[in-house]
Amino acid sequence: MGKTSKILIVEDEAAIRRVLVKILEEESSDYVVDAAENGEEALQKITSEDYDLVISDIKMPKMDGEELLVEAKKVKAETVFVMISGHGDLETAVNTMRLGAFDYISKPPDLNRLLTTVRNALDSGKLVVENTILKKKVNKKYEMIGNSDPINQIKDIIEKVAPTEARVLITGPNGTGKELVAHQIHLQSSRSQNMLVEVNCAAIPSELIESELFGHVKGAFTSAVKDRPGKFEQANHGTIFLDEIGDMSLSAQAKVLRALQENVITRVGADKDLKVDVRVIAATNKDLRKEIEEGRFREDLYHRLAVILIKVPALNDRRDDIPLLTNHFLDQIAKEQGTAPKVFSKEVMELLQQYDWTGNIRELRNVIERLIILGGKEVSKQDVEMFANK
Ligand SMILES: Nc1ncnc2c1ncn2[C@@H]1O[C@H](COP(=O)(O)OP(=O)(O)OP(=O)(O)O)[C@@H](O)[C@H]1O
Repeated sequence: MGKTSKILIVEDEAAIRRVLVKILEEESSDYVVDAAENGEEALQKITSEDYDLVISDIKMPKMDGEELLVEAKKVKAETVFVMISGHGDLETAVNTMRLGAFDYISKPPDLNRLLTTVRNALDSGKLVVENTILKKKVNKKYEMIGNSDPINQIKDIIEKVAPTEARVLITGPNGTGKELVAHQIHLQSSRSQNMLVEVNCAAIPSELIESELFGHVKGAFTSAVKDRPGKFEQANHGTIFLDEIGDMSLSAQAKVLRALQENVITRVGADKDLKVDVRVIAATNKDLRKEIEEGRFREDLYHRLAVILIKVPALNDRRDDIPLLTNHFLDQIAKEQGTAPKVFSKEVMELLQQYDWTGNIRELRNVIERLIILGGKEVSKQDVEMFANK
């Protein structure tokens, strides 16, 4: 036996209602079927219980099926609806699909069609739920902990800039959370349904970066044995995150500049341009102004990238966040190790807050991990002094 599915039938005609309930109950012992006589009653049921599927007539007294759909989506957006349309309301049925119904069937319902639609609708619902869970997990991974003024300012800018198409340049020392900022901008944008493609520009040899970013065609160079799309193409309709952009070669910079100016790219070795719709977010720990002065970074590219500039401060400049981050990492590490989270004493917390961090949050996490693994049962001041100094 599989997992049970809760189905609600909404139908004002008692005979049809009874038949539908009976058909579904007989079809599978996994179907738990409930019924309502009109939209109002159904809405109450949907509000107080979770249904995997609602099968609703369109024409009904009090609240009709279309209104029920709209109201139910307000309380439980993930509820899957299949509409039943009678003579003369086919147009409404089509419209309900625009309002979020999964499908509709005509009256009198054909048995096979009804059962197939129910199965498909239930499957689609499972996918939606799985996606929501996955999304929540991803969102949690990129959650930005902190309540200090500088972090709140950054969260504020992210909220404002994310829904726009503006390019963003994120600067700050290593391990301060630049990657998190980039993910948050993507997740809070209308592109979040599509990919965020990350490229670490420092990790790719300069002779390969062009092919990595823009792809290549077969035969473009010795190892190009077949056509391959680049990161810009993969990110189409989504976001590309160019990390460590300060380390990109001047020749690659020129190509990126063209992609930004004209929204077109060319695969290495191809004679055709490709149109791409990609939002660019870049990050660097370098002082790009200085790089420009020294001729290592193109000023025109800088201005194209830094429409919005987000400076992420070092940990030492937002010490108020250290206790929050510490507790966050204590929980995270405990989850990874499958143990109960350790609690640090007030004294240890204060020591961690005063410690001279390089600015790197990764370093804070490592120190906490060391303290959990190597520190005594009760982590002491001596433990901190010993394990914080690598
Ligand atoms: N505000 C924060 N809340 C929770 N975790 C954070 C925060 N900032 C950074 N981290 C964690 O610290 C680590 C380093 O962050 P991240 O990779 O975003 O930094 P970065 O500035 O992009 O680093 P690099 O310059 O080395 O690429 C990651 O594991 C990240 O999850």
